[in-house]
Amino acid sequence: MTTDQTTDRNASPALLELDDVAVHFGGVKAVDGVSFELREGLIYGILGANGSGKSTLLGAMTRLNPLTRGRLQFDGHAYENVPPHRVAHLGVSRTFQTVRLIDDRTVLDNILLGLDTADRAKRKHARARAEAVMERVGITDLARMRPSELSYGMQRRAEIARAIVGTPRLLLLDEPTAGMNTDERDEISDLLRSLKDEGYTQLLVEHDVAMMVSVCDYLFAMNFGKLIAQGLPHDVVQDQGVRESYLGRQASDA
Ligand SMILES: Nc1ncnc2c1ncn2[C@@H]1O[C@H](COP(=O)(O)OP(=O)(O)OP(=O)(O)O)[C@@H](O)[C@H]1O
Repeated sequence: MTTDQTTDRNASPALLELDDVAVHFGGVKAVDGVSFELREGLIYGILGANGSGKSTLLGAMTRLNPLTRGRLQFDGHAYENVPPHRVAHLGVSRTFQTVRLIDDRTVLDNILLGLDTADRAKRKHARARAEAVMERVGITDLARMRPSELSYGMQRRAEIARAIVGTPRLLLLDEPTAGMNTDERDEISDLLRSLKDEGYTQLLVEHDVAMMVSVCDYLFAMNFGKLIAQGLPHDVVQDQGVRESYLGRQASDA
């Protein structure tokens, strides 16, 4: 049961642990003392207003944003001193808020960037894996195209393919449905659920609250760099502080 896995701290060891993580940019406390644990096989989400520190937190977890303080553990091993380019080797992979595909390479080559192609045998293996992943996310027919020739939704799929091609144990997805229509959002939701069924632990940042409630097993809410609530999705979206700091603002922006 989701409830047991997400709320029973003894259910399984944490895959990732943040302890008092802070990222300050000068006087801006983008992330300020966040602690939480992620367990294997679940989909987690982070809700929060613009500027509340969600992307910076993902950057801290992938070591792109230097920590002002705090500790990171992945699979029981501290990694706050691991350089960013080694984090993928640990098994942590990320997509970005804006599409970051390289346009003078084909979709297939973009996806291969996530793999070791140093020799012929590795290239063959990498290619087979990339093709399997493209089929998995529904972009097989687009392999030879340039990213700019793809619809926005397909570009996002290509990014997810690039993120999963190395079989990460934790997938961090920054606004994977931003700019999509309802049908595309539903398709991405289905894709993320099916990736969960294949064992991918995921942490999503998204502004689509309905999608977050339907896809995530457990939610965190941030405001001004701090966690203000966490728990089962329906409980978090009912939380008074979350409603005041985020959901109320969304309703008045609509
Ligand atoms: N490189 C940086 N230098 C200085 N300030 C930054 C930097 N990156 C982020 N910030 C600031 O840190 C705060 C948190 O930003 P962040 O992008 O993490 O928020 P967010 O919750 O992801 O917002 P959004 O939903 O708009 O993407 C903001 O005040 C932002 O302006």
